[in-house]
Formats: sequence, structure tokens, C-alpha cells
Amino acid sequence: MRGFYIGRYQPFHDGHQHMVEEIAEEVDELVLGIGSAGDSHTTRNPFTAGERVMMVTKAVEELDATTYVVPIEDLDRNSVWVSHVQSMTPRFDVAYSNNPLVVRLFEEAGVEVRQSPMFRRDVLEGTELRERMIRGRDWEDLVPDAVVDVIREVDGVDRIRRIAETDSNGDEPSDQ
Ligand SMILES: Nc1ncnc2c1ncn2[C@@H]1O[C@H](COP(=O)(O)OP(=O)(O)OP(=O)(O)O)[C@@H](O)[C@H]1O
Ligand SMILES: NC(=O)c1ccc[n+]([C@@H]2O[C@H](COP(=O)(O)O)[C@@H](O)[C@H]2O)c1
Repeated sequence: MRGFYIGRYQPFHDGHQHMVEEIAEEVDELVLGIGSAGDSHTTRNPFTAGERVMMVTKAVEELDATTYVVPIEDLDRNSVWVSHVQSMTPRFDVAYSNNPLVVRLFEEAGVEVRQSPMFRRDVLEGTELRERMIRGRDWEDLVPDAVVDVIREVDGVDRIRRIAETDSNGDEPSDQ
């Protein structure tokens, strides 16, 4: 059986890793979708699709399940988004998500969806991690080691800080 799990992964953190490890116990193969692939260099989406491909590929290297990492750009039309996803990915039997819109779109398209409880959501949230990077607080213990390496390689913390400085009020833009 093949599963699909999509996220923006800005960045890929231990909550995602926890979910991926649980999913890997249920499936033989796993397709990881890098969502909003066209977005980068904003406070909400600082990392490029390529950088996120590196984070995810390295973080899941040790899993038993074969994994495929596929960047997927957003569409203006939610009603055809599932077809768009399916056109870009290996065929899958079940989709995993805790995002209500994603769950609804897959269910309406007749795809089985599995949800799971959030894991340590007080700290394991992309928004919280980006905020910590901007404010110079500890974040490294909340992501897989491979993700720390990638963020260092691309000088990601410096990028996020510079982007936040040039935003008018430092808040994340409500672009979604
Ligand atoms: N701590 C967590 N435990 C379990 N699932 C999580 C956790 N954090 C995110 N997820 C789920 O992983 C998927 C991808 O999430 P996403 O990349 O948006 O991360 P996020 O932490 O919610 O980031 P952001 O704060 O940037 O929106 C979604 O289905 C989301 O609900
Ligand atoms: N119409 C669309 O393009 C559409 C619809 C639903 C989800 N998505 C994407 O799927 C991903 C879902 O991941 P998150 O759970 O991290 O939000 C996001 O990148 C989101 O933009 C896109």
C-alpha cells in the first residue's frame, strides 16, 4: 500500500517526522508532497521547494518505507486540486493530513483520508519555529538533525531575519 502526506514543511519539524514514522508503519511506500512549492522568501514560506526537498529527503533517509518527495505548486482552483496532486505523484491509496481543507478535498474526491492527533503542538508548529529563528531563540532541538544541517547550508536563519525586517510590521503576511 502507498500513502501520501502533504505539507508546506516550512521547515520540516519533529511533528512531521513523528507523523511520517507512524505512517511508515502502515504503508509500504510513502509519497511526501512539498506543498506551495512555488512559494519562498516570505516569512510564512521562507524556504524554496528545492531546500525543502533536501530537508525531507535527508530526514526520512532511515525509514523502512520507500519514499518519493514531490514538489506540488498551489492552484487557484480548489475543486481540481486533488486531480492536480494525482497528476504529479505516484498513485496512492490513502492520504494522511490534519489540514481540514486537504481532508475535505480528498474525501470529496473519494480518496480515503487518515488523520492523527497533533504531537506536542505547543512547540511543534512551523509558525513557532520561524518565530524562534527570527527572535534568536532555540529551535534546533525541535527539528531533525538533517534539517538543522540544511538550514545552516542555505543560511536560512539569516534569510528569515532579513525577510522579517523588511516586512512592514514583522507579522507573518496572511497570504493563505
Ligand atoms: N505537531 C504536529 N503533529 C502532528 N501533525 C502535525 C504537526 N504539525 C503539523 N502537522 C500536520 O502536518 C501537515 C503539514 O503541516 P505544515 O507543514 O503546515 O506544518 P505546521 O507546523 O502546521 O506549519 P505552519 O505553522 O507553518 O502552518 C498538516 O497536516 C499538519 O496538520
Ligand atoms: N488549491 C490549492 O492549491 C490547494 C488546496 C489545498 C491544499 N493546498 C496546499 O496543500 C498544502 C497543505 O499543507 P499544509 O497542511 O501544510 O497547509 C499547502 O501547501 C497548501 O497550499 C493547495
